[in-house]
Amino acid sequence: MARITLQNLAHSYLSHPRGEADFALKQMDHVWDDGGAYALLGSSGCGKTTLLNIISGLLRPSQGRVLFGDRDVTGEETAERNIAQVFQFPVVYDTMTVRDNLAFPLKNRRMDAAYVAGRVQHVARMIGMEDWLDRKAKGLTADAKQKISLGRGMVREDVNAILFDEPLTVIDPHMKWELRTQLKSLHREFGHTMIYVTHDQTEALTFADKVVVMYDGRVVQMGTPEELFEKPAHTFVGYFIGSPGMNLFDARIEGARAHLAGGAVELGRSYGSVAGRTQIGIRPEYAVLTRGEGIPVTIRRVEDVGRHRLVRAEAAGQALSIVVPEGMPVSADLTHVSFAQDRISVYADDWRVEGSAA
Ligand SMILES: Nc1ncnc2c1ncn2[C@@H]1O[C@H](COP(=O)(O)OP(=O)(O)OP(=O)(O)O)[C@@H](O)[C@H]1O
Repeated sequence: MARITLQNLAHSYLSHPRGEADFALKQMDHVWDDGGAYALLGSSGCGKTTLLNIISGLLRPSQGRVLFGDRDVTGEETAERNIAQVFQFPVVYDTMTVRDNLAFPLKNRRMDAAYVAGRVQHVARMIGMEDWLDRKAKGLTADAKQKISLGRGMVREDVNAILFDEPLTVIDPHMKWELRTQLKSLHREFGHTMIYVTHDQTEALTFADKVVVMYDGRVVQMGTPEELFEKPAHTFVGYFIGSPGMNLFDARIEGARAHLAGGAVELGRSYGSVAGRTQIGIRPEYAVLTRGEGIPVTIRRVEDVGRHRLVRAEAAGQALSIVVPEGMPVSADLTHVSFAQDRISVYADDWRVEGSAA
């Protein structure tokens, strides 16, 4: 296992990039802990695969270095990096049994037969395929084959890292939850450094200790699921994480007050004068319908989404969502919306600004 350092890293697919816009991966510096479970999360085209390919050695970065522990691996081929990879689609040998598929990476390294047998048994138990070990892989469902791929990715104890590239794409929706949970416990048990690429926030948040949110070739925030929810560092994180995402309002910030089209909102903290495009962000969970406190709101519709209801409304000339707890009636006298002061984020040109005690 290894700590992974990305030093002054950037990548352009063009041979003569002219400016930042030509870089699929903008310059970044990060250290990812040994034994950490990381998810690379972001929408299509934001650079997740590019970054993963640089870490795995499939792609040589146009700038900067990749270190595993203290070793500079930037110029090393994938095979030299001692990593395991699980891809979007299963890679299994159809003519081999499940047992031989799982044992393959260990036999390849001429591990002791007793060790191989024990390890295969252990991994088979973890992926729920103990009873399938003597079956040929041919004819198994895509789910089962992908489980074998996951198991094979995890069978070696001595890898520097395990890289997963959208590994649950082919898995049936009801199996996804089970496999995600299994992966999490495999991480807890084996302690490998794991990097998991996905565009699905549920996958990222359930799997990772640290979620690395990417947007337009940049890491915009690296944090625990809680940090991403409570303090989104960038408006994209606010919008992308959460269901629905954060409400954002254009606002003029003056000291500890935000002026919106519908009225003023007290922020509880002071921001001086903030330059650029300024916005405030509030999660639907922290907006409350009131009978006069806050800014005027027009309720458009109420959606029942199981444990709570979701009110779609309009305030300050913009659409907003409000989570209404179970049991609270949404009556016509709820004319205003107020925001929990300590949950409001202030953004300047999309980046979160920290206030000071007002
Ligand atoms: N081989 C390539 N040559 C040129 N441009 C590329 C190449 N691969 C990716 N890109 C571009 O680099 C950017 C980042 O792509 P990348 O595949 O890393 O994103 P991603 O987040 O993994 O997206 P997805 O989830 O769709 O796979 C995109 O603009 C893409 O068009």
